Amino acid sequence: MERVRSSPAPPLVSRTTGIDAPAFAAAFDALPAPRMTWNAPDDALVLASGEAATLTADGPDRFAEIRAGADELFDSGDVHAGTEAARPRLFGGFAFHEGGCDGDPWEPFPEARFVLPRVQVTFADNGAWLTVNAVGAEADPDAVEARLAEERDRLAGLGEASDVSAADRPPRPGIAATRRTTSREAWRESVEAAVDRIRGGDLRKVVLAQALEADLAATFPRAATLDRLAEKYPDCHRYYFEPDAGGSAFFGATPERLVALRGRTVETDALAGTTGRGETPAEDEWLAQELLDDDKNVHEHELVADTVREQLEPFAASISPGERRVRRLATVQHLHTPITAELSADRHVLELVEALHPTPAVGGLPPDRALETIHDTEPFDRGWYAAPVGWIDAAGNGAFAVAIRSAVATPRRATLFAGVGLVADSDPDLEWDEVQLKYRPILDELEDEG
Ligand SMILES: C=C(O[C@@H]1C=C(C(=O)O)C=C[C@H]1O)C(=O)O
Repeated sequence: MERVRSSPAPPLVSRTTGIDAPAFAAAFDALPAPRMTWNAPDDALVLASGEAATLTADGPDRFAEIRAGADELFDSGDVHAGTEAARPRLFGGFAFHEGGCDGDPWEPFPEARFVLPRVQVTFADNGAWLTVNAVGAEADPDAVEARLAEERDRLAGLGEASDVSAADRPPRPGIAATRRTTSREAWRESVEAAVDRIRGGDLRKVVLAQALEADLAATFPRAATLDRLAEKYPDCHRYYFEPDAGGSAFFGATPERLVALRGRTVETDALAGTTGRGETPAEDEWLAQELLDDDKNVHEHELVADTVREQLEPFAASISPGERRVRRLATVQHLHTPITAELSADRHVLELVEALHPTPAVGGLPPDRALETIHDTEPFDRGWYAAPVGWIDAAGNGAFAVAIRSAVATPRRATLFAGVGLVADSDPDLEWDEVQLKYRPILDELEDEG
């Protein structure tokens, strides 16, 4: 098994200064890859660039190894941050399956990879902040201060957010050709086989996915796509990981939070059970009510809500599930139960990530049999799709989302992923249609308007 690599070795020096907010796209283009962005409804928008330190791990201990690497890195920290949101953070994610990041398009995405960026630009409620991090030989306070001044000048030269209008953005690239990993016939057979196993009592639920490869008619406009997703999905977690220069990026806008930990307060979501959007507000309401009353969807949802509660129980002093409701997004509506908990002791967010992933919203029940079914059925590698992505800080706080409504893009190609939860009375054709709806958030940003 590969050991955690932290390169180069600690100590860590981090300095922060307030800045005038630059235009996001200009700052994105000005900062070199590797790049990362994190943009969540209750969190600051962070744009990060470069690698002060990188932690990678694989195998069954990957969560614990990343945590150990993070502790070692942050323990040595000489950190001056003006505000909490601008503190140094490690950003990254995990592969869905243990041992599962093989081949195209996943080569640049290890089973677990977290980066402490050289530069973090944080757009918070209390203003914009620039943070410069250095580890090892570069970690000299004077040198870091000098870099901070240099980066601040570079960003100041870009113009401010208010100077830029949406009309200046590059258009959507357009799609020249698409290829599916799964034909309708193959899909029908896999869904029927899964449903048979569920009816036979061998499985209770399994989530099967498909992938769709799209050749782009023009170069993938990275920053513009992120800007457009931010406007269209303000209530979703938007994420972008570009591990090497000019190469692949894994990105998306997911409605599903895996877990957020702050102190001892945990927030998570059970999100499962889906219907479409109506043409009118009245039709939307009708579909939402039908979803709330539908036995199949409520069962599919409750398996997730119950499991999330059970998985949190060993850690929690109290768990407070909210009321089941409908979450309305641009192309679909979901059943949603927000869940909060108070921990009985201090924990690292990665302990909770490990306990919760994969929830039956993206895996199934019982977990081992569901994962085996997914592995044996899907003709492609999930890579980081449907897996935890997010950040961790020195205190062990952090926020993770479930990386659905996502794609891997290279300059001229994108591979999209979408899946559906199957239970005893799932219908292959309806589930096919649901997959197509779940491609929409990303597909809409790739197809040209005309
Ligand atoms: C697996 C996906 O979505 C998940 C499956 C859902 C369902 O089957 O109803 C709903 C939300 C997500 O938990 C996806 O979008 O790819």
